[in-house]
Amino acid sequence: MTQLSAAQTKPSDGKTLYGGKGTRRITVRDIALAKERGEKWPMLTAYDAMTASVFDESGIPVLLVGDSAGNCHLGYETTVPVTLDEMTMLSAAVVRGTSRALIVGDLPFGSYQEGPVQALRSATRLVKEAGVGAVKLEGGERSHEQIRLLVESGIPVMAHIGLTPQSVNAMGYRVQGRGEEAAQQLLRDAKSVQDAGAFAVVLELVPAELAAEVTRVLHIPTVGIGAGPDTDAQVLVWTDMLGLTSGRVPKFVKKYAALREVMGDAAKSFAEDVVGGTFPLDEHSVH
Ligand SMILES: Nc1nc(=O)c2c([nH]1)NC[C@@H]1CN(c3ccc(C(=O)N[C@@H](CCC(=O)O)C(=O)O)cc3)CN21
Ligand SMILES: CC(C)C(=O)C(=O)O
Ligand SMILES: [Mg+2]
Repeated sequence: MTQLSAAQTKPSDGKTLYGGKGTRRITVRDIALAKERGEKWPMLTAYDAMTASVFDESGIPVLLVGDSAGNCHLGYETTVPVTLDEMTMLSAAVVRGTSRALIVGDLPFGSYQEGPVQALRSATRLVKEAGVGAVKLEGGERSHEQIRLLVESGIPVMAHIGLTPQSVNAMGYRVQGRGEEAAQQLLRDAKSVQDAGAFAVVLELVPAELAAEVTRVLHIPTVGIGAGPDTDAQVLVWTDMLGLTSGRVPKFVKKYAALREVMGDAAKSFAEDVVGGTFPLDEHSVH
């Protein structure tokens, strides 16, 4: 289908993914229609109910309970140690904190690599115990059968190709799809997940020109992270984009706030008030 600009096709009833007035839960069907309209959309990660409620009230249509919770929420070095129990608990909290966003639960390392049956058992926990509307898993051709069984079983799947952080011990954190051979492999991976029935695909750390080509070739939406401006959607890790992550953040991150400084300054003000005896005042006391 030819891509039309959002301005040309934006429905007058405001049913756009971002800025839409609807309050019902967004579905994968809504996501598919956005690509037909040529509408770009934002996705953020969330790991807890409170943060998720802020993003939901801000109109972010899709929230990913990413296994980046490993390094951004749970204090691990990487996403590799994250368990399905942990993802289930965090996903349930994000579902409870939201009413409009589609919640996508990331399947952690080791919960789907054994094969389609293991993937279905794991995804079913996220759907039944946490209430997610979709799951995400890493891998293109190598995850084709897993995606196919989940989709056949009624669980929408977001795929994730390019840099797949659960494979950090094998591939490191390097740009993927550079050079003709790697670009052809990425295109095969993209088509493979689409053929398996994925409703969207994350493209992580791939050259912008290649991400644009994948976006043109596929009929399902692409969600870029470090993949240039031409993907259908963009995702960032929330602690990175709000300036809360400690230490290094990837260079594709844009920092929209400085929460680390805001929170640190507030903690110091509280401490100084307590030490100096200026908190609590009478107005904060009961008599
Ligand atoms: N805080 C955080 N942000 C993320 O975006 C993120 C996570 N954690 N954890 C899970 C994965 C891992 N991701 C990563 C991790 C490292 C790089 C990285 O080091 N990138 C280099 C570029 C490498 C290259 O040029 O080849 C960089 O400097 O950005 C990128 C994405 C993305 N995801
Ligand atoms: C970076 C996104 C796509 C992710 O998989 C995560 O946050 O775990
Ligand atoms: Mg992830």
